[in-house]
Amino acid sequence: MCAAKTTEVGTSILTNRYDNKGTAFTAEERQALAIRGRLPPRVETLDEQVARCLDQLRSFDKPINKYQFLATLHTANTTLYYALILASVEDSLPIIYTPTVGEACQKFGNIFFRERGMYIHSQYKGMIHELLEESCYKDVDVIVITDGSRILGLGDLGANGMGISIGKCSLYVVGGGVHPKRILPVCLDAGTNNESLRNSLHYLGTRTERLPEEEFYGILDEFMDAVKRVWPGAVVQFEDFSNNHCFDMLTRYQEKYRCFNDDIQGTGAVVSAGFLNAVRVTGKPVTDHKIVVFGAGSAAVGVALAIADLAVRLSDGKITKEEVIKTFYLVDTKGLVTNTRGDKLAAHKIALARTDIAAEDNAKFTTLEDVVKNIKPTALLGLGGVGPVFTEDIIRFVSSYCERPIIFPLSNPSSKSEVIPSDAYLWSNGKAIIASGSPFAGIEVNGTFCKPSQGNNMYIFPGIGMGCALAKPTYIPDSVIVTASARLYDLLTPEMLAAGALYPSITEIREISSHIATAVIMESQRLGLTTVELPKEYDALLAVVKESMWQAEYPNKQ
Ligand SMILES: O=C([O-])CC(=O)C(=O)O
Ligand SMILES: [Mg+2]
Repeated sequence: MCAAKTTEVGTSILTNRYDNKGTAFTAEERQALAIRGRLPPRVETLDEQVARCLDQLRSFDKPINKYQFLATLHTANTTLYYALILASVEDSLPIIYTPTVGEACQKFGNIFFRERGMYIHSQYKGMIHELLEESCYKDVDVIVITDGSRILGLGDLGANGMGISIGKCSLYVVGGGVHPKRILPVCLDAGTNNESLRNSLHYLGTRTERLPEEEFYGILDEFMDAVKRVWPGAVVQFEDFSNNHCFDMLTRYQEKYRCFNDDIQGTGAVVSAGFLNAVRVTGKPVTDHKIVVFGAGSAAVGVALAIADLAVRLSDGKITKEEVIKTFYLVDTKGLVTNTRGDKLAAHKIALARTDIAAEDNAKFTTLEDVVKNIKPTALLGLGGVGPVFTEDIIRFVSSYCERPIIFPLSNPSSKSEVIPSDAYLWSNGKAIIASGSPFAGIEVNGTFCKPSQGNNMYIFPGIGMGCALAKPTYIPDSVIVTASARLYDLLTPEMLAAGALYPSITEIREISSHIATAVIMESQRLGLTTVELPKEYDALLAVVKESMWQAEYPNKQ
């Protein structure tokens, strides 16, 4: 190769995030690539690079600066980024994911410096197929798409929502072992109704109001169709779409494409597994519980229906979905959701509306406090995204008549949590059984250390995506999601449950995801939906799944 050509190759490798090894290029590689003078003299192993970068990461005080450091690393040396995260899961997930990813989305324009995904917007109408074809992404397995209309509990963040697609895609690699080149974060920039964002100096999205329905679906239809043609093996994860679209989108696309909604189905699958394990701790069957669900959006309704589906599945048909649904008391901004309240309920709330409240009694249930006082629930699920509504009064009241109240403050990020778990442990005198959406510290109460589990959809979506990427089912029916949830439920051993956990440790995320993926594939095989031949027996399939997981290692030779 002539010298100029070699220098070109060397430069392109150094600037290619996927191929770059930085200081890990050996002397021979540096010579062959003509990059000898372009790196510091010391040659490091990947482990040494990880140790150095971990020290750098820890030198930042503010989580947002840690996020910026990791984002830089991601775009400079992707292998090192993932090796670092895998070596420090408990430290780094709260940075690249909830809660810090929420702040990163809010400040996206201020901290943006390099692209990490694709943007689709209305100017590209009619050209989306071309746009995907011309991208650097070749064999995509997993796409996470958001329109930023409801990012975590932070509301409409427009094109800043790209941060959440990036975070979820990173977890596909960390948790699901999907190859970093085969994930694709996408932002559907459909405008934003957040006026202050539209007017802010550094906002990088289109500065228009959200698209009317027809245009919104026009562009999304085109995107889904283009994905199927350009990357027929890909699974599409819908993330943080607002309530006015997310349910309809699922109806529109679920059977036509390989896709799922992480907030309705992923959160539902994870929370139902943890919740039904919490129910085991209470010693009472789920049908004896009274479950107040605060919030009535995608995650809230998804969770309630998923609990019902999983409870039916685990009971082998001994209980019915209707019996479980009767245990729910859904609370929205107007109070208890009932069919006698006198307003027109959004379609997704109807299945959960109480039918046993006389019209004149609705006045007794207009706030969360009223509902709790009058219903005396044994479980509180928080999915409202509005912050600390499970007050000291409420927690003390519930703990006064309930032996082991189940308290799940599930809204993200931490600032939107319905209660700080350590407070809930104190106010309940250590009786509460808690899982939160974001990670929180534990606390000692009466000599026992109480630590909340993290009931976050990251326990499920990497496994679902991974399983679908391998077996390529034509679509993802609900029963595949319930199977994934049942598998997560079973992964909690009696010892873990006795130690107070509702989920296995998140440090085991790869192991967990490999089991979820295996269960997803087996159910898809049972339904005759898979298009790739894979073993039919659990252990053999699990071995294939594990074998296919990408490891954060440099290739031997460049
Ligand atoms: O991203 C998370 O941590 C969980 C989630 O999907 C949400 O809160 O919308
Ligand atoms: Mg979400």
